[in-house]
This record gives sequence, structure tokens and C-alpha cells, in this order.
Amino acid sequence: MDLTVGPGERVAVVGASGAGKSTLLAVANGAVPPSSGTVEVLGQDPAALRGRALRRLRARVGTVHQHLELVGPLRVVHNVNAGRLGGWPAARAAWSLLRPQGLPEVLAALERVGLADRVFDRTDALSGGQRQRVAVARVLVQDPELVLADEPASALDPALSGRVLELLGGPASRGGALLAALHDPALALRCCDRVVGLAAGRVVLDVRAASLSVRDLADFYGAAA
Ligand SMILES: Nc1ncnc2c1ncn2[C@@H]1O[C@H](COP(=O)(O)OP(=O)(O)OP(=O)(O)O)[C@@H](O)[C@H]1O
Repeated sequence: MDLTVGPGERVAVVGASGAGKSTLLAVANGAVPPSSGTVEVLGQDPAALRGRALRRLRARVGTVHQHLELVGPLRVVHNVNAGRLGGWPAARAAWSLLRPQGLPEVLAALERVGLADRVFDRTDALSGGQRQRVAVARVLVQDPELVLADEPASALDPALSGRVLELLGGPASRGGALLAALHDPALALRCCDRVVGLAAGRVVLDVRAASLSVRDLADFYGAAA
């Protein structure tokens, strides 16, 4: 795979189940080292970094994981604040579990995803779509330059899906970038500028979103399956 994502781009990664979308995102955020070849994220190779340098890079990359990676028994506020733990001293992070820090920013992020009234609820008391929006709010408080999102709207209705993609595209509009694995062709074309299609771990499509129709993309899913 040879893929470059530039500043300002919102890229939809599409492809059949098992095509390699999650693997691409995991390699891009440094969670999975490449078995061969090189990866550069915001000008740095995550596999070559350790300690503080790695934490500094991770603070600049926000991820919405496919399985969300929230801590169910914790309150929503704590899961949202997890987005910026990398930028806090350990003492502040620990103290925040007793007295949540930075509450105005947490509330603002939750407001943007329509969950401000759930800030002190236990996260595992929320619906699947609400939990997905907590994971998005966590990225919003982090305010990263690069957003990696793995099916960030899979549990949301069409209106909320568009809103969430718009929010995740915010850093791209400020010179960062968005790389989002999406299964919904209409959403991919509506919310992204570029579509990268994967099949069996390879890039088999790389075009401007404006040059595709929803039908073309639906056909691609059929052909790639
Ligand atoms: N931890 C792992 N160890 C070994 N192989 C893996 C691992 N995770 C994924 N794979 C394999 O890599 C391939 C791509 O998986 P990946 O999860 O990236 O696909 P995907 O396009 O995100 O699929 P989906 O849409 O179903 O989430 C699959 O064949 C899968 O079996």
C-alpha cells in the first residue's frame, strides 16, 4: 500500500469487510507496527519513537476506535477527558477522577454531539449510538491535528452521522486531516473530499469524491466483496 494524505484532506476509506481498513488506521496511529515498509505520521515514524516523544505525537492524533475503547463503569466526563490525558501531568489526571478537570470543555464537546445532559451518567448506561458520540467527544476535547476514525457513525441515524463526520472533519478544515473508514457510500461522498478503496489490503481506488456517485460506490462495495 502506498498512500499519502495531505493537509486539509478528508479521506473516506472504503472496502468490504476484511479489506484492511481498520489495519490501515491502526498502523497510522502507531498501535500496530508495519510488518514491512515505512509509515510517517505528521512527519514522524511512530515505530521509531519512545517515551515522551511518542506521547507527544499521540496527543496530536485523535482516534475513534471501531470498538470505541471506553471504560463502561466510568462517568461520561471521565471518558471524554481521557482524550487529553496525554497533555496533563499524572497528578492532574489522577485528581480528575475525583474532581473532573476542564468541565467547560467537556460540556462544550458533549453539547456538540448532543449529549450535554449525560455528562455525569455512567458510560455503560448509554445506548450504542450515545457511546459512539462519547468517543467522538473525546476526540473533540483532544483537539488533534490528525483524526483517524473507524466507522465513527455506524450506530447513528443519518442526521447524526453527518453531524459527527462534520465535527471530525474540523481539524482538516484547519490544516489537519481526517482518515475515516466508512461503510455508508452516501456518507462517504457527502462528508469527504477523497475516497480510497481497499481490497485485500491494497489500494484499488483513489479518487475525488466529487467524481463518484453513490451508485458507483455501492457498486465498488459489491465488486470488492
Ligand atoms: N490482530 C490481527 N492479527 C492477524 N490478522 C488480523 C488482525 N486483525 C485483522 N487481521 C486480518 O487483517 C485483515 C484485515 O482486517 P481489518 O480489520 O483491517 O479489516 P476491515 O476492512 O477493517 O474490516 P471490517 O469492515 O470488517 O471492520 C483480515 O483478513 C483480518 O483477518
